[in-house]
Amino acid sequence: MHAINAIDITKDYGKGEVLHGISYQVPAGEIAALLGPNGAGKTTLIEILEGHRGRTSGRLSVLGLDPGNRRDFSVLRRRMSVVLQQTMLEPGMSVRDILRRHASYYPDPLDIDEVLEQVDLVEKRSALVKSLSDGMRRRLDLALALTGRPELLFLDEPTTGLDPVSRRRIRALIGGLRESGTTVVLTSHDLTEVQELADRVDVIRDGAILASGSPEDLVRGSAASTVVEFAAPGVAEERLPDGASLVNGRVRIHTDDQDTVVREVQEWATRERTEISGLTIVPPSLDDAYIAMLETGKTE
Ligand SMILES: Nc1ncnc2c1ncn2[C@@H]1O[C@H](COP(=O)(O)OP(=O)(O)OP(=O)(O)O)[C@@H](O)[C@H]1O
Repeated sequence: MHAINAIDITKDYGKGEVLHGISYQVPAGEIAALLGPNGAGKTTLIEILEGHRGRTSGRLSVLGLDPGNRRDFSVLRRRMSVVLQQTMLEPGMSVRDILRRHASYYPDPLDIDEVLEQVDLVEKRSALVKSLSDGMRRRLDLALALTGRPELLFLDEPTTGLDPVSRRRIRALIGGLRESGTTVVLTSHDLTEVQELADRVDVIRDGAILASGSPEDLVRGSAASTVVEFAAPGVAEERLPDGASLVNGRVRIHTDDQDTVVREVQEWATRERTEISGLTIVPPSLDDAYIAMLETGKTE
């Protein structure tokens, strides 16, 4: 079952198409990340999926409903949540009161104490919104989004600007949503976060999907390479193995075949009577794959 099934979506704001027939699916219960450079069309697509923007053409089903239809949209608003990077909350209200008021909008809200526990804000239940740190505010935004037990959650850059501890907490919370069967659509420029959280990734460029798959698939299919590095003190640049370069005093080789390279490096070291140490093999990350993908315009 797809939580989102978009087929051939186009959007023209009046000056030419900015989405060129995008087909985009998210299976129910998965965490999906949407990536792409500035101006690629992510916000436009997400707003169309959320029902906050109309499409020019194409078919769209979100939780079995059409967000472009007014009646469906009013039902969907109760079944999904959107967490933007910045939200307006009354600074003089307490965390508890704001959650209590929000819960009253839903027929079957989560228990407020349960939500506070989930976002680790129990101790701040009586605190005023204006006294919260950015990280706590972000967790309160999430708490509000979770209160109505959404089946679908849109998260825009959920951890940008947070300290490492808050970031880890929020990531754990998002990852934990999988257990409750919530479908999550995430936009983030933090590809470590995407690699950690997302079941599937879609990359948009120039209003079209450039690549789709699991983070592992995208890394595997990309032109990004593994980096083999080691120290070989005193070695002259002209004596380096084929394809190697010296970077910050270490020998670096990019390869798709690490086993062969490691064997060749050992043979080279014996031949050159050079001692090598600190050998590291770093596989490409989603970050590397994404950059390679945008540079070459394709995944292979
Ligand atoms: N309200 C609007 N009216 C006219 N054109 C728009 C509007 N919103 C976006 N666009 C255009 O649509 C294209 C896609 O923009 P969009 O904001 O969807 O990209 P994005 O991938 O979300 O970018 P970013 O990462 O910078 O937020 C851009 O060319 C942009 O100028």
